[in-house]
Amino acid sequence: MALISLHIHYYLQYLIWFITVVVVHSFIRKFLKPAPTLVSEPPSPPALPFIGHLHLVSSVLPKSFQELARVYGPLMRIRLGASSCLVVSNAAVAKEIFKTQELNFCSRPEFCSSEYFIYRGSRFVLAQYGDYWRFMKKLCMTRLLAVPQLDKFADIRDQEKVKLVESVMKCCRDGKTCDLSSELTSLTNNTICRMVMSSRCSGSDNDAAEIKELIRTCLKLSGKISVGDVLGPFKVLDFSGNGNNLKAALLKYDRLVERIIKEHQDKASEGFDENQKMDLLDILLEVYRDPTAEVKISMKDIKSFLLDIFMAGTDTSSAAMQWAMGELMNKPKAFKKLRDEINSVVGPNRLVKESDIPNLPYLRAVIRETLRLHPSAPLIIRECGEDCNVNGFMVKAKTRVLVNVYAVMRDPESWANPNEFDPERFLGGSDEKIGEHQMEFKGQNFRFLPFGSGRRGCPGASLAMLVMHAAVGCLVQCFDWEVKGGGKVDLSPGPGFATEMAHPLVCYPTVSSNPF
Ligand code: HEM
Repeated sequence: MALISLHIHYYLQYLIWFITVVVVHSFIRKFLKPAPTLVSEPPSPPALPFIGHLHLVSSVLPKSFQELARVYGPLMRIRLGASSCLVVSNAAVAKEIFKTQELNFCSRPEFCSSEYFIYRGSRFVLAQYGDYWRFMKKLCMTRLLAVPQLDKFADIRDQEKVKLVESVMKCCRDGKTCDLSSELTSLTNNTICRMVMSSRCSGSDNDAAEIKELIRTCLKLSGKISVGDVLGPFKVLDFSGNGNNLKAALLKYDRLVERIIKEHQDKASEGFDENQKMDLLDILLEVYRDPTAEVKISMKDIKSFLLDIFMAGTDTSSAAMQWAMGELMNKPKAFKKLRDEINSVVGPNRLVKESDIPNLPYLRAVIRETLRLHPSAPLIIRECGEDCNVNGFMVKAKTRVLVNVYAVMRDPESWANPNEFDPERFLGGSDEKIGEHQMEFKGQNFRFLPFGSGRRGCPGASLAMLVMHAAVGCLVQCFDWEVKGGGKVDLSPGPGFATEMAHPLVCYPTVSSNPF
């Protein structure tokens, strides 16, 4: 009996020890193990092996991302084949990227197409945030694209605008259709060519036309090659041959620019007289020769910078003007309101001038509303510098971030009737007015971001705004427009990263007023 009670005693003692160990162990596990990571990665749609989310997106990427964001939120992870990124889709998260954590998101990632760029390492648009980028950006903002330099070339912009109106008048006289896509790309290309390298003054009238063709080719091919990012390591195989074609176009550009640089150097060696205007290339060459410059730029840097200005500046402004005209043609009330404003401010005897812009509030509202609905660069690309936390989620260094400004500027949380073309929302009496200060289009209001924001924001915004207001103003002032085949303009967006129109804007103009 005594033996049995001893066994029970040992058994109970063992049980107590066992329970104590289990309780202490679970206590230690609960309170002493490292705290679980409170931040997880941003949400993501279910992915398929290899292709990731490719099956969920259409060819119009900004629109597809906008639709996915309705389900997965304003910060989501997307993987297209081997290429992955985060997509930002509302103003609050855009503000975190562009302002609160600006310095951590000030670089851009390289693309597949970079491998074929003969100026790799010199590209300003894709440069990492560092000394070279800072130096060039300062040069842009204080000299190359600063207001005093833009003022010096007001006459060039005026002449190119007159050429545009004359060319459309010729279509009217000949009873021909007018391809506004082509007319407006010629306007932006000629304007930039003349401001950058005085192309018409160099003795060879074909330079601007040749550059226009080369830039078109480079834009088209680099867009196609960037799609190759989805192939991961297989992209080097260049199945389509686009990579080699891009290289060939760039080499052609290189030879052309080399000659123009030589002409500029010869001109500089004779010295500039007081009245002579320095174009952008003259200024770059002056910086190149300056032994005291903070950063020594090379000839490769100059050629690459000019290419970036052409690639970033021509099709963007031209596409936005086409959208403005397309929207106005489909909205006769808005068209008439703008025509009436121009007639009362400018009158019938001269064309709209850049100096009229401050007196044409409806014109300004039309351009802003166009950029809201149809941003020329709808997916702004940045790269994360160091691991961080965005909107409560973990973001790793080197992650690509696409700010989908197309979605931000059509977000129903920020805009009433977001898909409607309604310039009135930018006028004085509107509740939605977002400020008349110039900064409004330079991205200090995070629901209106057509030119990006902060240090990395578009340095060509002021130039683009001058060109677009004057040209659209003249096209409305002087012509009535009808769509080829009658009916309405097809406002479907085209495929890819940019939002160009799916179809070229070809229409029949008739002269309504001739101020010449
Ligand atoms: C309607 C016309 C235009 C639109 C909508 C537009 C839009 C943009 C956007 C969204 C960015 C990226 C900004 C960011 O990352 O925050 C950008 C960058 C840039 N744009 Fe524009 N742009 C236009 C016209 C121009 C023009 C006319 C030029 C030059 C003449 C230009 C030169 C550049 C350059 C060089 C960059 C790169 C800046 C950098 O990486 O620091 N753009 N643009």
